[in-house]
Amino acid sequence: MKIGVLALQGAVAEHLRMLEEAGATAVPVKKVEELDELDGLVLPGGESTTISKLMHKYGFMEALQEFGKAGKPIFGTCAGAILLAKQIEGQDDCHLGLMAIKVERNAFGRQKESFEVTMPVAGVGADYPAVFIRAPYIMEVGENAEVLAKYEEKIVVAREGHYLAAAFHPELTEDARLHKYFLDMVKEYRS
Ligand SMILES: NC(=O)CC[C@H](N)C(=O)O
Repeated sequence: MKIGVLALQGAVAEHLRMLEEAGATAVPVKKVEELDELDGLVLPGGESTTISKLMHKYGFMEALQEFGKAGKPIFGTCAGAILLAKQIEGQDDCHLGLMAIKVERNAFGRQKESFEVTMPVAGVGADYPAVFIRAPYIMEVGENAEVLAKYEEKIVVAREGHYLAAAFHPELTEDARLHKYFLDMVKEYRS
């Protein structure tokens, strides 16, 4: 199974390491042609506006919309979840607009810019360590989406078919279970 990590900006190396640990072959993706050989893709955390600009510049907007619409699984983490969302609070436009979620950026307030908590994530475990860094939260999910985790009543992990979004950074711990969950999704959609 070959999984790419979009490598324009953000936490790329850490995702590659976790994907390998979860059992995949993981490669950084810098050119659209590299998408052809992938079974799934991770959109990493970073700064969504910066990543979005680079996506436009290198032709990834259309290429990733096709990738997603062809049924290839995509996992967006933190800024990556913002890139996947169909709606962003306070903005008229979105980026990829593939997943039926509405997100609010920087939603946990200044005093809690970054923090780590242990929380249950459905299908993953009761004690998942989640690292939040200027994280968004998911305000609403579409009718076909499932909520997998909430923190302080806010949705922080959701899945809609072959799309998975997490508000936190699953690549910044030693726990590869959420990456493993994504690989199981990829297997399901590949067969
Ligand atoms: N750690 C992150 O990915 C932060 C996301 C960032 N605040 C954004 O809005 O894009």
